[in-house]
Amino acid sequence: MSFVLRAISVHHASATRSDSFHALIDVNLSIKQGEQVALIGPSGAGKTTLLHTLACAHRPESGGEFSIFGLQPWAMQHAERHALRARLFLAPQIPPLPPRQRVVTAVLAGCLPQWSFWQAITSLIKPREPDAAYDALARFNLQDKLYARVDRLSEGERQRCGMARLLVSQADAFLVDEPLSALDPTLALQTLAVVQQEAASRNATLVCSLHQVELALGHFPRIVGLSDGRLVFDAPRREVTEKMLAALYQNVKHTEPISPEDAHWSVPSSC
Ligand SMILES: Nc1ncnc2c1ncn2[C@@H]1O[C@H](COP(=O)(O)OP(=O)(O)OP(=O)(O)O)[C@@H](O)[C@H]1O
Repeated sequence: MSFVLRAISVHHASATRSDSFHALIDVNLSIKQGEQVALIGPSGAGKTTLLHTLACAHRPESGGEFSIFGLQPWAMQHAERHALRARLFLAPQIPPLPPRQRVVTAVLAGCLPQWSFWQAITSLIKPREPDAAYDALARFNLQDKLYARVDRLSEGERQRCGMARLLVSQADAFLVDEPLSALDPTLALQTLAVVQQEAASRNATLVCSLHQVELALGHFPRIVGLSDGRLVFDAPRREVTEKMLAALYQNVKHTEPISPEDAHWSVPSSC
C-alpha cells in the first residue's frame, strides 16, 4: 500500500474560524502502489489539506492510523521522515518557482532529494543535468523555454514547468494539486496524459485534485469525493452518478458517506 489512513483528522494550526474547526475529519482511505486517484469536491472541501497530509506536510491529530509505504511517518525520527518525503512529490497548485530563476534550474529542483548539498549548490551556478530538464520540458512542448526566466513564463507555462519538475524527480508517489487550473482544454488533456503516463511507466501512485469533474471521470479509474473535510464517497468512476456529484457540489453538510446504492445509476456520457 502507498497510503493507509484510518480515522485521520487534521486541524490547521493557524485556523481562525474556531479552535474546533478541522480541515479533515475522520478520513479513511487506502491507496495501492500505482493506483491513480482523482480527488474532487467543492472549494474548501479539504483536497489540498489531504494532499499535504499524504505528503507529510501536515501532521494528523493523534488517534488515527497513518502509514506511507508501510511506514509510520510521524513515529519516525526527523531524518527518516525527510528521507521518506523524498519518495513523495507534492506539486502545489501554484508551483513555488523563484521568479528570477532560469527554467532549467527550476525544473532540476525536482532532483534535489537525490542530490547532495554541494551538488545542489553547484547546480544553481551551472545546471547539472540540463538534458534531463530539456527532455522533461519537451514532453510539455516547453523545451524552447529551457533558459528563459521563470517570471517571463505565462501562468500555464509555469504550471507545466512545475509538472516537468515532477518528471525529473524519482518519486514513488505524485501528489498533484489542481495541475490544470491555468491550462486551456487541449493543453489540460495533454498535460494530464503526460503525468498519467509517467506515473504508469514507473508504477508511481498518482493522487490528483481536480475541479474539472469531467476530466476526473474520464481519465481516473477511482474517484474520491470530499466535502467539508469528510470523505463523502470513494468509488470506481463508473459507479459515480450524477446524483452523487450533485450532492457533493450542493455544499450540504455530509455526515454519512454517499454510496452508489443511494443514487440512481447514470454514468456521465464522457466515460
Ligand atoms: N493554513 C491554513 N490555516 C487555516 N485554515 C486553513 C489553512 N489551509 C486551509 N485551511 C482551511 O481548511 C479548509 C480546507 O482547505 P483546502 O485548501 O484543503 O480545501 P480545497 O478543497 O483544496 O479547496 P480549493 O478547491 O478551493 O483549493 C478550508 O476551510 C480552508 O479555509
